[in-house]
Amino acid sequence: MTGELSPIDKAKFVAAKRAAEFVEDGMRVGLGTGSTAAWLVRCLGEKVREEGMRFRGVPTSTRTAELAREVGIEVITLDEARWLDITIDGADEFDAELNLIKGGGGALLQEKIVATASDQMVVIADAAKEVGSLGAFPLPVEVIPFGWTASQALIEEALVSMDVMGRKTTLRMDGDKAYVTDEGNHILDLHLSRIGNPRELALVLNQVPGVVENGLFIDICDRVVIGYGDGRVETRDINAGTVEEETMDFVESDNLFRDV
Ligand SMILES: O=C[C@H](O)[C@H](O)[C@H](O)COP(=O)(O)O
Repeated sequence: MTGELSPIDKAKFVAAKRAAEFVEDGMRVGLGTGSTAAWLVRCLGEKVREEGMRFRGVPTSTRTAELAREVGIEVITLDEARWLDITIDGADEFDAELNLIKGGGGALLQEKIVATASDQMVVIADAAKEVGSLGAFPLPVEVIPFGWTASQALIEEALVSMDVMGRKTTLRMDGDKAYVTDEGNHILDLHLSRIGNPRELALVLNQVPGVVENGLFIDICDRVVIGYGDGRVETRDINAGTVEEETMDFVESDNLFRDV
C-alpha cells in the first residue's frame, strides 16, 4: 500500500506520524482540517485501535469530525473540552517565525478558534509550504453572506494602503455557487503575492464589517513538523529555538492507508 503514496503524501504522512507522538493519554486534542491533518487523524486512530490510547479530539470541521469518528477517536466539542492541551493542523504556508496562512480548505474560522484555545499549536507540513514571505498562496478571508460585495470593496480599499503587491480578491466558488463554510459564510481569496506586514494586515482585515476571520495565524503556532518524501522529518520549536531531525518509517497497517 505504501508504495502507492506519492512523495508529497509520504512527506505529509511522516510529518503527521511524528506529530502524533506528541499526543498523550488523557489529552484534549484539537484536530485540524485538510489532507495533512487527515493523515494525523488516521495515525491517531491507529493509536486508539492498536495501542488502546485514550484521548478526546475536538475537530475543526465536519469533514474532520466524520473521519475522526470513523477511525475510532472520541469526538467532543470545544465547549465540552473548554481548553485543549494541543492542536495539530496543516497549513497552506508558514514563514520563519511560524506565522501561517490557513484556510485553503475553508476551515480557518474553527481552526483559529481551536488553535487559540490550546496550550500549544503544532503545524504539520511538507517542505513546499515553507516561504520567505507569506502571500503567494491566496489569503482566505471568511465573510458573512449578507452584503459580501460591500465587505469585498472595503477590503480592496484597505489593501490599497497596505504593503501588498496584489489587490485582486475573488469569491471562492463551489461549482457554480458561492462556497459555503461550516458556519454558513463565504470566503474571499485575496491574491496578494507577498504580504509585507502580516501582523498589521490581520488586524486591518478583521476591522472590516462583515469579515468574520482571516487566514493569517500570527504568533499562534509553537512548533512545525516538516516532512520530506524520503521519510525525514524536521521539528522546529519557535519558543525553545530548537531544531530536531529524524527519519520515520512507512511500515503501517493497510487500514491506515485505505482511502478514507
Ligand atoms: O482550511 C483548511 C486548512 O487551513 C488546511 O489545514 C490547509 O488548507 C492545509 O491543507 P493541506 O494539508 O490539504 O495542504
